[in-house]
Amino acid sequence: MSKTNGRMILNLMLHNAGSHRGAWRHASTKVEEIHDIKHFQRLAQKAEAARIDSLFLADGLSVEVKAVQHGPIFGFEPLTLLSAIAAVTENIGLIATMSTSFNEPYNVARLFASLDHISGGRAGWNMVTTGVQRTAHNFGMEQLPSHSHRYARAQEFADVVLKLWDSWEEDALVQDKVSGIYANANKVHDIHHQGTYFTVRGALNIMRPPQGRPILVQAGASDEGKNLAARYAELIFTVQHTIEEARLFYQDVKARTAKEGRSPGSIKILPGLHVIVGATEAEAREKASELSELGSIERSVMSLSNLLGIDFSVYGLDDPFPELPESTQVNAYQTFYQMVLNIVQREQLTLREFLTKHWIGNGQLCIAGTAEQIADVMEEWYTTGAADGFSVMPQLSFGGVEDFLDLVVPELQRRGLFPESYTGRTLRENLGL
Ligand SMILES: Cc1cc2nc3c(=O)[nH]c(=O)nc-3n(C[C@H](O)[C@H](O)[C@H](O)COP(=O)(O)O)c2cc1C
Repeated sequence: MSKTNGRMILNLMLHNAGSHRGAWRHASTKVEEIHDIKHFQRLAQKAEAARIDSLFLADGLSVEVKAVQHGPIFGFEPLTLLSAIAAVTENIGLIATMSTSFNEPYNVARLFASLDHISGGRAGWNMVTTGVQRTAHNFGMEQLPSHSHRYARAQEFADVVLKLWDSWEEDALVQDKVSGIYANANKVHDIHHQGTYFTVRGALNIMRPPQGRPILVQAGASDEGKNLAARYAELIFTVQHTIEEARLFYQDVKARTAKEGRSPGSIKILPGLHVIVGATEAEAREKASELSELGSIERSVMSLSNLLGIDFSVYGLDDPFPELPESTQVNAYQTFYQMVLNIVQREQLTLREFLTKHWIGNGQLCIAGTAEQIADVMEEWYTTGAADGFSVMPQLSFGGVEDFLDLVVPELQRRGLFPESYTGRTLRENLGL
């Protein structure tokens, strides 16, 4: 192992039925249970038994009505769901996505401070800027604010949230029945923030979170996204299609982090990894091909259109992939846009070929194989400067999560890449941050 900073981080994405869009139709999926809190609690407990670092919930604040026929959408609000999971777990980290474009920092600081208290110091906030135009219509806006506006707001948003968490000093809570002093008013401070986007007087209305600051997570790899990460993030959920691209991204973000005056080790980079595990390679391939029969190509076109901000339904599925402009002109997800651009510049594909070959996991790394084969890829990415760990997305929740936990995690442990027990009390301690 060439890494000296210890061990890999494993962040498990929770999905209703699985990360594959056809997973809800698979024979193993108990579709009547995918919105049952017990389903999520069971997965969380299994993940904790396998010593996974954290659970992660993505989120969206709008729904495309014509997409609902093709499968489950985001369901429960992430902090609500993670609070219910916190009640039945003790060690595993709990990371929720919450948008900086459609919330207020005071609410967000309070929500994550609450989850941190409820879970005994296990909360993390994935601060996303949101790139879907439709979302603006749910918040009284005609247009999604521009990419640069959203990122400028996100910077100030994060700044205010941090100030609010810090507004209670560590020893502000006294709770002395004899003197009658509950909290020391000299140690709780109004923040008097006055900026471009926010004016916030307050101290926070809840005492300092157990972690001090819940873990900050970022997803979005445009120039502005990387700068936001370099300044604030401790984990990055990123989408990388090849090891070469992942290494470049890794070096770039670590260098930007150092430029911000932070240690490069203080930011951990976790590429998304979609997995299907089989006892044999043939079995894994068989499952992958079953799933690909169950996915809907119309749904894939919708997801590509949403993430790139371009309507692909007007193009023929068997025509060559349409010409794309430069990614910096895109107001949607520049990360996904750039990745698609890289793929279609490398390979001559029709839209249908692109969608079936590369869009299963929205262009993220996908592996169907045995535990050893999957661990080989993870080890290579981890030991050669492409990743500090992974955001793992089993393509099937029913059975598929267990396969990863029961087969791949022990293989990583055998190789000394992943620890066997939690050593810290909080997520921050367990991550070594
Ligand atoms: C891997 C990944 C996961 C993301 N997850 C979410 C999410 O769950 N919810 C959301 O609103 N935005 C999500 N985003 C969007 C980003 O926060 C950001 O708004 C978007 O990618 C545009 O920024 P970019 O141009 O830097 O990519 C995600 C982005 C990436 C790359």
